[in-house]
Amino acid sequence: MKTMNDIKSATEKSISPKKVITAIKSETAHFVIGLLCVIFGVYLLLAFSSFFFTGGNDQSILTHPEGNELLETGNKIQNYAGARGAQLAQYLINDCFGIPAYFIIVFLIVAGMRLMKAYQFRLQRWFVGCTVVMIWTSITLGFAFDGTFENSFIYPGGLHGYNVSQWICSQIGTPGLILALFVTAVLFATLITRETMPFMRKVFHPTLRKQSQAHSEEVKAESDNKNRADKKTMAETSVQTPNDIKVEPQTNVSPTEEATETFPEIPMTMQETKETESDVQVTAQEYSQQENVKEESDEQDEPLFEIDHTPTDEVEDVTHRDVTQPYNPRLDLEHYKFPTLDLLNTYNDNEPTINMEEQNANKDRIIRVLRSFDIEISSIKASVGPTITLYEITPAEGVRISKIRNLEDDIALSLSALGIRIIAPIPGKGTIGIEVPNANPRIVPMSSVLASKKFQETTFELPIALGKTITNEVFMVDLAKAPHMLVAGATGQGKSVGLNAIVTSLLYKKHPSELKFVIIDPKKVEFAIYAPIEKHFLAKLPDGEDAIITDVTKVVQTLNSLCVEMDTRYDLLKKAGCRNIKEYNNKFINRQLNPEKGHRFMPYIVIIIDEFGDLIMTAGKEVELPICRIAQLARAVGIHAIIATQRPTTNIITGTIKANFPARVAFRVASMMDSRTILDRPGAQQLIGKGDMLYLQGNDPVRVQCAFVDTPEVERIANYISEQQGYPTAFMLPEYVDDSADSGGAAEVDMNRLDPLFEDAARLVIYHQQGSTSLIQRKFSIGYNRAGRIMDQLEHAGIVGAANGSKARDVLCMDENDLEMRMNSLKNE
Ligand SMILES: Nc1ncnc2c1ncn2[C@@H]1O[C@H](COP(=O)(O)OP(=O)(O)OP(=O)(O)O)[C@@H](O)[C@H]1O
Repeated sequence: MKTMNDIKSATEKSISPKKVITAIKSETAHFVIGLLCVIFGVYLLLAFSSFFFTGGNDQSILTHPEGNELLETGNKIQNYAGARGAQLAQYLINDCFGIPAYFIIVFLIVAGMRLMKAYQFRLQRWFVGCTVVMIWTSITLGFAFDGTFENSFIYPGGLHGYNVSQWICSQIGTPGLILALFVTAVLFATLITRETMPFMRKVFHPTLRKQSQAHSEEVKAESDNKNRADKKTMAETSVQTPNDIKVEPQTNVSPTEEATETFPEIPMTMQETKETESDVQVTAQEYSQQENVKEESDEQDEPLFEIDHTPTDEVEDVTHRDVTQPYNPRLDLEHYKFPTLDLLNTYNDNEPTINMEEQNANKDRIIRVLRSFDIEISSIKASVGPTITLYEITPAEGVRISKIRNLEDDIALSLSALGIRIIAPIPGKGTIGIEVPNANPRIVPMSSVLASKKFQETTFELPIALGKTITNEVFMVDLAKAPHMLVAGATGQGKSVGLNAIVTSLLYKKHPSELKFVIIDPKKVEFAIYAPIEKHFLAKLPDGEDAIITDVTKVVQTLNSLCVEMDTRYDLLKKAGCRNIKEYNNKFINRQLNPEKGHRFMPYIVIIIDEFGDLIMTAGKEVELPICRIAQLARAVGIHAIIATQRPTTNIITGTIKANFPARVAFRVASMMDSRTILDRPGAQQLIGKGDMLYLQGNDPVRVQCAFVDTPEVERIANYISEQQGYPTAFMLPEYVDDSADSGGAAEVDMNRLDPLFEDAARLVIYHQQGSTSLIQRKFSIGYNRAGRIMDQLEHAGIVGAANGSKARDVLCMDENDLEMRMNSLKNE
């Protein structure tokens, strides 16, 4: 007979054995230390409590022991915790903090529980909280009981409390001390709970208190009524519930004009939201209890509690946290430090230096060539970029731009330098641009773009600093808006450096909780440098060995799995009534979405596919179809694709791909045809290589010198990140099972090949009395398809009822005995 622990362990199956062994090593140590803390805490509790009864007797022995009396077996110490316990109690209570020394015990037990992973307390908060309260109470008691100090064997505030209160009194007098104690108490309460401010307002303004009470009752009554009515459907209407409740108080509140004027509404609303949220939780519990009411067993609550609250790894369970505070996605890795700029190379010749000789020579040549075509110019202006100079020419009156446009190729030929590009006219201006490569091109270091104010202060969701424009401005794009990017260029022209610049920009701006990369690298070498950041920034298939995907079959599986993830995200967005990931995450952060109902904070996912051409050649449609699906739909759910190829041919960059990848980056290509394939226009064949690129989004391409980031720099960044605490595993993509290779459909359920998780899933739905596929999916970290198949098998076995639209299925099995009987009959069939 399996137990609840089996169900717990099932959720952890996705962790590989090697990792489990390493995890257990440190986990065991934590557990033992935690246990010792708890035991020591209990021992102190015994010693302290006994001290109140036996302290008087023990005190004289402790202060004047006869020789080694305390070490002897026959000492007269009466404390239940023996001589050492009596000493500890005497020291911590009387010599230190008085009765508030009990907070030491509280902290020991809390720390022990946290180390044992029994509860996910936030230790720092508890430490500060216990220390502050202990010191404050000690001083208060020391002050309040200073009269009884001489006459009792217990010093309620301890020597600390007595001495400190006496000293403060001597400095600022008794009223000063009372005020100081009051102020510190209010300050502390304000810091730890938001309710202090509205509470204090109510203290100062009694009218508001009455209104607020009446209002709370009203809201509670409303909420109770609603919950009673919704009880049956609650499991599937999670998203509506918090929303509905959040709106209701506003429509029901009818504060007097005076109150509305005197107090801002925000604190009121916050308080109301919190009340209703806790109502939701109570009702959810009530719901499962009432479903189990036939069993009339209180014990049934325990397994329910155990399943829900078992953290599968070091990552804290969001449901455990203080729901009055906004959810902080960064909390799991709250000490994560973003890579620093000193990890990047700096180059001395950063500042542009203008070679006047070169500029004048170029100017003369341009004027001469144009004259030879009978084109007079009225002015010429040069903008010197890192690798290219743009000469902006204003034609003399009467010269038609169309004439110049027609002569474009001839002029380029006459200037005959490599990399000349003529822009006639410059969009939005009546001028002509001629781009001429500099004799001494300068590198644009990655450090210079990342250190720029523009990048540092950007508000882009997924900022990518690609390099610098011809006018030396940092060129940035928001991948979230792009939303998918095609990078192409002949071999050796800077594509890999460009992709590294993209990844580096994102690593400098995003926390591991906010972004995951799926890296597909058929060449197997280019992206291996990112392997160390697997547990921070990479996503992979549950059974994937390496997070950097190099094998074509795995590529197909991964892309399909991303489609499943995309569909799941769409479902969640729909349930939450949100249009895009940003709105959804904001709602989740503000705790308007219930994690118990499958909602979760969604990191952005950036898919990077290098050598896309090779993939299409080997896997064709199998790769193209999911890519196009993702490219068509995934923008709203925060999944963005960047595909790179050195073969910009039409059989690789097909019409569908082009239609769905609006942002295009072209490095130098071999022919005008290639340029047309990527950008729908010529130009990329005239680039000079080494990171010289055209970026197209919309109408006109922008010439950019790509920022240069070298492999050792990327290695340093990856190491810097990997040395910090990460998640236990890479971000797990949903499992993808090829439906075409599978029977599928409830009618064809094969009960002879029950899913290995069948029994555990049965137990899960029975405990929750809720036949929900997403519950199974979530608890066992499996894909939606597999969870759906398990649900079909459960239906076939008569454990759950038939599908019920969007609502959870009815659970037909009442308890474990019932399930056991059904399992036996299944085995005998
Ligand atoms: N932005 C840049 N600034 C300066 N030099 C660059 C830049 N990008 C690339 N280079 C130079 O060009 C070389 C080739 O670049 P990279 O490896 O990115 O080419 P690639 O197009 O990815 O080639 P392949 O397709 O063979 O991988 C680099 O080693 C570097 O010397």
